[in-house]
Amino acid sequence: MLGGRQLGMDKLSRKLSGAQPVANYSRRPISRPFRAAPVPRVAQNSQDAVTQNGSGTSEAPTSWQNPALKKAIPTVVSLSDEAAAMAADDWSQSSLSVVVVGASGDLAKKKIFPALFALFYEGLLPPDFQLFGYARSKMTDEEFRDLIGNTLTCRIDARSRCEDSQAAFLSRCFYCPGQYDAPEGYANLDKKCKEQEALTGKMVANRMFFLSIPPNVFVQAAGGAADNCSSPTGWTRVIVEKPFGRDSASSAELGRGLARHLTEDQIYRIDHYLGKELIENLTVLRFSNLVFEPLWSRQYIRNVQVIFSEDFGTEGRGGYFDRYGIIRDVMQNHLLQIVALFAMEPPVSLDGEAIRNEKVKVLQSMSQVALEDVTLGQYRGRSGAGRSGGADLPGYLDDATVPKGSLCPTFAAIALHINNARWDGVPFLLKAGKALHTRGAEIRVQFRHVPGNIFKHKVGPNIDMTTNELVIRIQPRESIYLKINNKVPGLGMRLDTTKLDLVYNDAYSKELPDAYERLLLDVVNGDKRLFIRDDELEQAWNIFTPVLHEIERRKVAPELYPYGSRGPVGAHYLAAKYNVRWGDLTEDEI
Ligand SMILES: NC(=O)C1=CN([C@@H]2O[C@H](COP(=O)(O)OP(=O)(O)OC[C@H]3O[C@@H](n4cnc5c(N)ncnc54)[C@H](OP(=O)(O)O)[C@@H]3O)[C@@H](O)[C@H]2O)C=CC1
Ligand SMILES: O=C1O[C@H](COP(=O)(O)O)[C@@H](O)[C@H](O)[C@H]1O
Repeated sequence: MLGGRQLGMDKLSRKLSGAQPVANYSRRPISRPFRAAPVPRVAQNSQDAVTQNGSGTSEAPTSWQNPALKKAIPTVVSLSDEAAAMAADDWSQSSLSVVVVGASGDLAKKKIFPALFALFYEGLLPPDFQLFGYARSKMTDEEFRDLIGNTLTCRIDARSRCEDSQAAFLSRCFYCPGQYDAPEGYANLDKKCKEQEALTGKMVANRMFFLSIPPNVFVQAAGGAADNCSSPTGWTRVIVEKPFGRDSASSAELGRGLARHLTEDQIYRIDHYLGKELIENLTVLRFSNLVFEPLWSRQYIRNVQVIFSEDFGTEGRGGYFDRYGIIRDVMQNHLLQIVALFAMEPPVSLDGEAIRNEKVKVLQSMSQVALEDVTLGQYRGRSGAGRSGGADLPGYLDDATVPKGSLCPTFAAIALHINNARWDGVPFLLKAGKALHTRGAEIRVQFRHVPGNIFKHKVGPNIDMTTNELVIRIQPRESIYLKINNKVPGLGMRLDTTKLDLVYNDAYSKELPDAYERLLLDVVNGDKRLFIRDDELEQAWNIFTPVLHEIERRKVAPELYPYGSRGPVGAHYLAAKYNVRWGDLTEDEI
């Protein structure tokens, strides 16, 4: 077990390897000496000395600027385990090495490096932070810095010195080539980490790994990193990206594979939807406003809709997507997580475990999805319909990476049922699709009719259109609005439907952080509130696995829909079965 094997002490290894601070550590002396590296970071010349970090403090050069510093020999000190645990959480006593495994890849470039830079720029990372890239591609440190440099941008609301911060950030980046299944690669990485960590002069060196690699090498990479490159002095945390398996059995197998090398405390299963601003806000909206929580049940809510749509297809990702399909790609994780946060009972506190306990309970109350509650679709091409002047829009099957005749769904609509006192009889309708007419994600809560409504005769024949609807728009144009009936101003008594709205762009001047920024910061702080626990994952697969298997066994053919459309009509039949009308049919942009 990583950390634990080296230290040979259960409690301490839990603490140092990933758990949040826990009281009552024994005061046994640590069996392995802690290395302190009291080597000051000294400036070689004035140019070196003026590099600025995000918090505006000046920083001395790192060893790539001054190779002589690499020769420093650290001294050895001992700490009690309690002191070590405290030091690991104290940035004045600890350093942080972030290792991106799969550093040459798409996610690393698109999300991870920009997010780490944004945190660095905001001064939210420990002062002694360094970034290591690991992948099979051959690259020098300089080439790696060029690769990262091309991904960094300054925020629109960047205050100042963004370019200086970029240079300071890049000076902390190092690269180590290696195979994902080769212990010697991770041993080299460990050496490289230690060299830089020694230069910080900190007694404790924490390490955070981000496994940004294809799922077939997850376990090998986790094992290689854990067994050969875990921190000997501080905590080691490992972020794992989805997909977490294809079904219950493969997910359990992946879990067992990871558990051979890591404790559950060390594993951070990321679902980046949980890091989105409006999803973070869900608990605030529900539990800190008296006006919402009392309405949050079958008594007042008719149905809940979670809608995800993208206006682009899977072009180039067919190799991955065809093995998973839209239900596994988006529904079983992102949308189900939203439902769990939306529908859970109030947690006893904001503590990560308290929230995840409630999420597990509500997931346990859900029925397994039935095939008759599923509609599948697959987009087909359209000639002359491209955005840039009449180009063709390719169908899913036109992608060279997709197997001929694939039945893989790129669209799905499903109905979920929560069998508990709060939600009995309320359909939760989920809809997700690629290559649709628009890009967006939202939650729509449709309320019941007003009993004995004295304005019934004023609101038109379709009474369903006049019930209140709360819309939480996750992206884009993040906003929350409540559709209400209102008197049209003037003489007489005419009603129309209008909105009470909160548009984030108008209400807040600050640019919203990317989901990965929030989540990476949480890992640094050991906060697991927004990460998926193993029992949560098990429940999530339990809800979807039988129907996924049935779809595959029966070779259910998806209904074709044109690229850029609103998806297959089957979705409307599914909604109609529950007396529901999809809320996104009316254009109510704000
Ligand atoms: N990209 C995205 O937007 C999202 C990605 N994810 C998940 O994040 C992880 C990383 O995604 P992404 O960056 O797109 O992946 P990539 O396909 O870009 O792979 C990442 C790196 O892994 C190495 N690699 C690629 N294929 C293989 C292979 N068959 N065997 C071993 N190594 C391989 C390559 O590095 P090298 O050859 O240098 O070793 C590559 O640069 C995946 O688990 C993905 O499902 C999740 C959400 C969104
Ligand atoms: O995990 C995934 O999410 C993206 C959508 O993320 P967003 O933050 O851009 O909304 C989706 O495109 C991809 O297929 C899926 O793997």
